Amino acid sequence: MPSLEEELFPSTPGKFKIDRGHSMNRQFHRCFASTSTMFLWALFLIALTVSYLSFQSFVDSGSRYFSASWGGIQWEKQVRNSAQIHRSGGMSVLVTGAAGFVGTHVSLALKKRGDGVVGLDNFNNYYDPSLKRARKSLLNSHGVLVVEGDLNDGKLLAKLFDMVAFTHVMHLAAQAGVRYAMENPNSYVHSNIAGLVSLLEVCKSANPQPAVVWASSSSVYGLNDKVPFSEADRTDQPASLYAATKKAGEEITHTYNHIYGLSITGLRFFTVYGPWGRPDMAYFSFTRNILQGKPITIYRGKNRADLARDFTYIDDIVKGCLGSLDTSGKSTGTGGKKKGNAPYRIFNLGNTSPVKVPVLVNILERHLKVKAKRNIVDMPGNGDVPFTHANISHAQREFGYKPTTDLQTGLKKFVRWYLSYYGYNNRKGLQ
Ligand SMILES: O=C(O)[C@H]1O[C@H](OP(=O)(O)OP(=O)(O)OC[C@H]2O[C@@H](n3ccc(=O)[nH]c3=O)[C@H](O)[C@@H]2O)[C@H](O)[C@@H](O)[C@H]1O
Repeated sequence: MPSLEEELFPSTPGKFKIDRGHSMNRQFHRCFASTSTMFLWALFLIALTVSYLSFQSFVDSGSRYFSASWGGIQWEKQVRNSAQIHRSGGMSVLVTGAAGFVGTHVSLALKKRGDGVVGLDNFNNYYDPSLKRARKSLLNSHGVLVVEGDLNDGKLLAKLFDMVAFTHVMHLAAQAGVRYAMENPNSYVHSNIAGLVSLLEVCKSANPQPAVVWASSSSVYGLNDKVPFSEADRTDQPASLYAATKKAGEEITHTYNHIYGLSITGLRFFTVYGPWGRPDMAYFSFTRNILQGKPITIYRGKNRADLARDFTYIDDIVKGCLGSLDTSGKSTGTGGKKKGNAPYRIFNLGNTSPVKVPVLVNILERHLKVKAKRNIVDMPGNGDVPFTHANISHAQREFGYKPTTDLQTGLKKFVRWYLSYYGYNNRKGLQ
């Protein structure tokens, strides 16, 4: 007779002895054998289902980027209308990342002065996509179409270039954010490396080739401690994957300039802020938390030193972008072949006066008329650098770049926008 234990757990390894010669045991063995076969089949089916589901999710994640609906006569008409130039000597510009913070402002500025603008954006959910949709509506109301699609969709890019002879590309689409790179490293490779190459491939084959102006970042200076940061300083010590992908972008664009004659201008933006800004950035999330009575975390550097940034107001950045487009010089290639040397330029676009993060908080408190609940912590090893400070003399010489908005003034404009956009204006005490 099997023990109670054997009856309860007949297939427990080591418990069931097949050489007992007992018919009951043999029956049990057959039963065990068929159970284990069924078990193996079940395992096989589960494995099949799992691989099918992961394949589906792979397809889905791909189509998340490529799900855009584009094409058709009506759509083509909208693209051509948006690209129409309304001033003599004007340009037609493809603005990537047009529903982003800088992209929206640059697109509006170009449109307002009579240039043709077609926007492209993948509307990903790195931060609240409803803000991107609101920016898109703003652009639409000014006659700028934002095509929904991803940089890695080469067919869409080729179609856009087939329809419009873009003179310039203002490439602002990117996976931004220094600290998020530790959470989602692949998104940086997808947008800042693969997406960039996909775009450059189409640019180099276009006839005529456009001039390309694109957003690099002050973060490429990484651990450089020579201040202020000049374009010729070391950029081989990035502190974050974000910085590394931007630095890689500078090298990648250089090869397209060298091999195919594309005119390239890389702009190293220094912590850009302002109305319609990015909710993931400190000034924006601090404002949200202060208004909601929630604490804010302020990072502190080595030896309790405050961190500082060369915060740069969006209108100054827009002037820098337009100045770069206007002076970009032409690409030289045709049919994917270089016909001569084309410009390769890099510019710092900063404010030239760094401000410590706690001082930024003081200014916000004054504008919001609410005290912040400060939680001061040592800077975690998350890719942040202790300070940034731009030397802008190169951009000044080349196109008269001169920032004019200090942090106090710029944050006032941001707060005014924030209160209005999020409906605080009717609430008492926040005017
Ligand atoms: O110039 C750039 O190349 C980059 O600028 C921006 O990065 P950063 O300069 O890091 O801006 P941002 O996040 O606003 O943090 C500002 C300060 O607040 C500190 N900080 C931040 C968050 C927080 O909770 N607490 C805090 O103290 C933080 O330690 C830092 O000292 C862009 O996001 C980035 O996409 C890129 O364009």
